[in-house]
Amino acid sequence: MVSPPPAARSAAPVNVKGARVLVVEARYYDDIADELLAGATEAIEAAEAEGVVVTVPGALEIPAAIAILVEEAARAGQPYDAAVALGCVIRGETGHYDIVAGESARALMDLSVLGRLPLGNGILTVETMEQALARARVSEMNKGAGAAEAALSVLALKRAAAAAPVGED
Ligand SMILES: Nc1c(NC[C@H](O)[C@H](O)[C@H](O)CO)[nH]c(=O)[nH]c1=O
Ligand SMILES: CC(=O)[C@@H](O)COP(=O)(O)O
Repeated sequence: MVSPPPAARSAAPVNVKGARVLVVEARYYDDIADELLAGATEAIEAAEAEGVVVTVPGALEIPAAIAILVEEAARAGQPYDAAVALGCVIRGETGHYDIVAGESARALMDLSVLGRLPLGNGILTVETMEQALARARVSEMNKGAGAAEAALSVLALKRAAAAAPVGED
């Protein structure tokens, strides 16, 4: 079995102190957004990283916002080290749910992999508001924190790999 590098095993993000983290939240449901943002913000602060929060109307706008803002920050010499997407998609009467949920997830995955960008996807895709609240609430599943911690963990792995490229003793 191939073990991941030490940083990848760490439950708590390591060596991400001072990282700049872009948080793009979709405020389609304000109460849900409040909880997701609170959880993500707490996790970023606990890692002694810096969060920059930007708001868009819906989940479909999140990937483009991240792509635009990450590129502009790099051009300005203040690059983001990681990104977190926060939102909530609740199924309605039509197939639009599949578009919003699927396309936002697909675009975020492409941004992360193709851009080598540590990115946590905290866009809830649920059937009911009750399911959304249980997953968003900091006091319950706290998925906003989970998304931030996931992004920071990949950033820690990226930084560890850059410091000691895989295969070097
Ligand atoms: N139904 C939900 C949406 N729909 C809006 C889209 O995200 C987008 O803003 C619109 O299609 C204009 O481009 N967005 C959510 O975040 N959550 C939903 O449940
Ligand atoms: C996820 C959605 O886009 C959904 O809220 C829209 O509702 P509907 O499918 O009833 O138009």
